[in-house]
Amino acid sequence: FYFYSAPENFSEEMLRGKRVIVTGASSGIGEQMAYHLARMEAHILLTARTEAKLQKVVERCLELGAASARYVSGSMEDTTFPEVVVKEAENTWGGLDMLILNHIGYSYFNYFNGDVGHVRKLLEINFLSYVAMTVHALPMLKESEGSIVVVSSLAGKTGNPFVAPYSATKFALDGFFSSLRHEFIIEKVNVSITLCILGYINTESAVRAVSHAIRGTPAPKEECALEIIKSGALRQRELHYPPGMMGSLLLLQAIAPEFFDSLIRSSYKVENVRRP
Ligand SMILES: NC(=O)C1=CN([C@@H]2O[C@H](COP(=O)(O)OP(=O)(O)OC[C@H]3O[C@@H](n4cnc5c(N)ncnc54)[C@H](OP(=O)(O)O)[C@@H]3O)[C@@H](O)[C@H]2O)C=CC1
Ligand SMILES: C[C@H](CCC(=O)NCCS(=O)(=O)O)[C@H]1CC[C@H]2[C@@H]3C(=O)C[C@@H]4C[C@H](O)CC[C@]4(C)[C@H]3CC[C@]12C
Repeated sequence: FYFYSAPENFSEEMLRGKRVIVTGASSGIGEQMAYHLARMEAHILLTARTEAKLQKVVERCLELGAASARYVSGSMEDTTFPEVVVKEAENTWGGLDMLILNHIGYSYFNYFNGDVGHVRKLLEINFLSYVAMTVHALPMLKESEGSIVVVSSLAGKTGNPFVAPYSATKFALDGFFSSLRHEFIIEKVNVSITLCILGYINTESAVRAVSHAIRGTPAPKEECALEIIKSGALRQRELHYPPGMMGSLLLLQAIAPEFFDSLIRSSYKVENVRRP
């Protein structure tokens, strides 16, 4: 509780005038983060693949009071794209205060189908592009003593059925960024790394993918987005959202792993998941 609880000293002014990149910002949690940042009067650079959606999000951000808002569209499957996004920030602002890595590529919610190509592609989008974005942004973040926020999942801390490729990419994020955090501390690099461990959130794509097979109600994406921004601004090590159950669940996993696994399985309506 001591390590993971958030100090309650967040103020929206912390983001005023800050230069922030948000990936996966055309929908879901990323879109909501863009709107919060706009209300907080940050400078925002958004990215995703769908230009028409990004245009609308940028328009709304400007209405909400963003200091500035722009987008770059492209796919994180393209290995050259992370550098393009970071260069856009460098050319526009000459610096960067916060990098929010949030996008994910499409994956199925079902029994693992043996498609290694899909796992490889998902690793490129959900993991390697996060590493590449970080590498390109690091000089600017060191200069500003800024923050990296990595959006992950409960499925990046615990095994779950039906999400094997997705879960692998989220575990990889924890390994990479937790290791990097050590190195920053050893080398006195004052760039914070926040890993966000999220449970089920009510975004369109998540609800579409799993509502038939998961017991329990998803948490609201608006509040989730705000908690992610707060945790980054407060330079927290990890965010666990929704609060409450999550901390004790992870403790139970360490103490009684088999029992924990059976609890995980019981949260699924497995009869509603049919092999395609
Ligand atoms: N919703 C949930 O229940 C949970 C979500 N999370 C995490 O939260 C984050 C956001 O999830 P959520 O808002 O639900 O997801 P959404 O599906 O709503 O958003 C995904 C975003 O990623 C973009 N995207 C998809 N493919 C690519 C690609 N190849 N290159 C670049 N961008 C891409 C999408 O835009 P476009 O299609 O235009 O490219 C979209 O903006 C993810 O990291 C997810 O793992 C974690 C736990 C639970
Ligand atoms: C299967 C979902 C991924 C849907 C997807 O592909 N989105 C991108 C669409 S796009 O390419 O068109 O933009 C999974 C996304 C979030 C997962 C959920 C999650 O991470 C929280 C829970 C973690 C738990 O351990 C397993 C169940 C989860 C609800 C999990 C379920 C699968 C996702 C919805």
